[in-house]
Amino acid sequence: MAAFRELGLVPWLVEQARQVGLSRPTPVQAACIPPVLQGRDCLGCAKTGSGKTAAFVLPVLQALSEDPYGIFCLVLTPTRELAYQIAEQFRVLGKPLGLKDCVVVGGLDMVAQALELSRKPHVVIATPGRLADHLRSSNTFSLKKLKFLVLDEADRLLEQECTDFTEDLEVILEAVPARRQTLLFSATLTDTLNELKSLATNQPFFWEASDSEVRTVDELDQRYLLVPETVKDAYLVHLIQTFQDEHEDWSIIVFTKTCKDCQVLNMMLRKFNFPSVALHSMMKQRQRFAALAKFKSSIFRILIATDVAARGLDIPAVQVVINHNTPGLPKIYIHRVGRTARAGRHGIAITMVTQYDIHLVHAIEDEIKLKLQEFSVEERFVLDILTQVYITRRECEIKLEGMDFDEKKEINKRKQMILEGKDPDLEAKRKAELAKIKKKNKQFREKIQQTLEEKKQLQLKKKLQKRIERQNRLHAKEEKQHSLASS
Ligand SMILES: Nc1ncnc2c1ncn2[C@@H]1O[C@H](COP(=O)(O)OP(=O)(O)OP(=O)(O)O)[C@@H](O)[C@H]1O
Repeated sequence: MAAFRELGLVPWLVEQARQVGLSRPTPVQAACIPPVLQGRDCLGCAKTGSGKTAAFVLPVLQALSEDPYGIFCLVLTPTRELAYQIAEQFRVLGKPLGLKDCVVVGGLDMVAQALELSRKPHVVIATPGRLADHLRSSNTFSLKKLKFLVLDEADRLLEQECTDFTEDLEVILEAVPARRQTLLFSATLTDTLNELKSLATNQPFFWEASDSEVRTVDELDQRYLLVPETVKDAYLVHLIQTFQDEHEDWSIIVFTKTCKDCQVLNMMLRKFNFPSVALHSMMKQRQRFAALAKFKSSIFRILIATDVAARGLDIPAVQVVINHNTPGLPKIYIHRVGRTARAGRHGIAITMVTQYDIHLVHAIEDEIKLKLQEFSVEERFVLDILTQVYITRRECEIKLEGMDFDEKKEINKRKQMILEGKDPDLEAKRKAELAKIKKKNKQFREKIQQTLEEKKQLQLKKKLQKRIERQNRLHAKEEKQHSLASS
């Protein structure tokens, strides 16, 4: 493998990379840095933890050092935590340049961000929603001269999942110049490749690791644990207890399906005295950062998180990922389990699978081109704690209900609507009207059903009546014949 110097990077940058532990380029860096330095657009698809961030940070810094101005580069990323992580890489590698960066993410003061943007930072790292808000509401900064547009986790930015970035991306793409270098990276680019190619048209260079068919890293031990839905939590407690007992230095991420699950599980694990913190989108941004900081510094060794932590987060100490639910999409599975076994380290991922999720496991196995192995557990230990875990979870659920978690969710939904430019009251009215129409339709259907039923009953009654009359007539005839015969 070529050294960084041979890829065309200048000596000060090679030295800076070496100082932060990047001595030899990883394959994605070796493949992508030279064409980016030559001015070409780049689509880089490489496994989780393979060093994609430095594959764009290093050439951007080199280009910046040759012609420094602000705003030179815009990096878009789907989550706030990831934005800060990328900013940190720019900061450490760009230190000799006196790099000025600005992180623009939701949940934090917009005025302070606007002020920072107006000071022309060299690099802006943003989540699309908040940056688009700034572009819509202020003219104190311009992206018209930028040289680089980077989309990290590019496929996620184009997907229309629960957080749909398309409208915000449109606003941003209108604000950046057509003449630019576009760099797109992710571990899962393939199914959005055509859309991505329309963004990168400047002699685009596509690179995908070809070392093996398997989509996850070799150092990752991937297991499944077949469990009945109702006793998942007891298995979880048992797994965590086992790792705690058997390892000195351990960190675990547990992924959950919903924010509420995440919150309840964290409360429950705390009751069992496990050092855990939660991370989900219903927490205030400052709490989110604080939770992540505590986990990163190993003050808390367990992170219970929703998919907000599934992509990009780079925490080397994570040895175990537990999927408390089987991810519905193989792509989400790939990113979740990729939080461990990073940069050549070993890790294990255990996915809890109920009888209803087996098809999901098959879809995951088809996608990653690997069969998951069963993780065996001594069930008698789980049985011992079953009741206690069940009661503790129930207590936590009751406590959470008392904290109006669902109500807060409703308030957050309203806030989100306002941010999306929708009027929550109007939306509620629309919903109520829709419900009214649905109710009316239902009533109408029920009425028709009832009328049909009544008609049927009437016909039946008539039939019965006729039958009785016929029987009566027969009976009378018989009696008449009988009396005639006896007289
Ligand atoms: N050349 C290198 N030598 C040694 N370590 C490296 C090198 N490049 C990157 N790393 C380290 O590898 C880890 C993973 O890198 P990075 O976060 O960029 O991965 P990624 O490919 O973006 O992963 P994901 O798909 O999960 O976002 C980081 O801790 C980083 O410091």
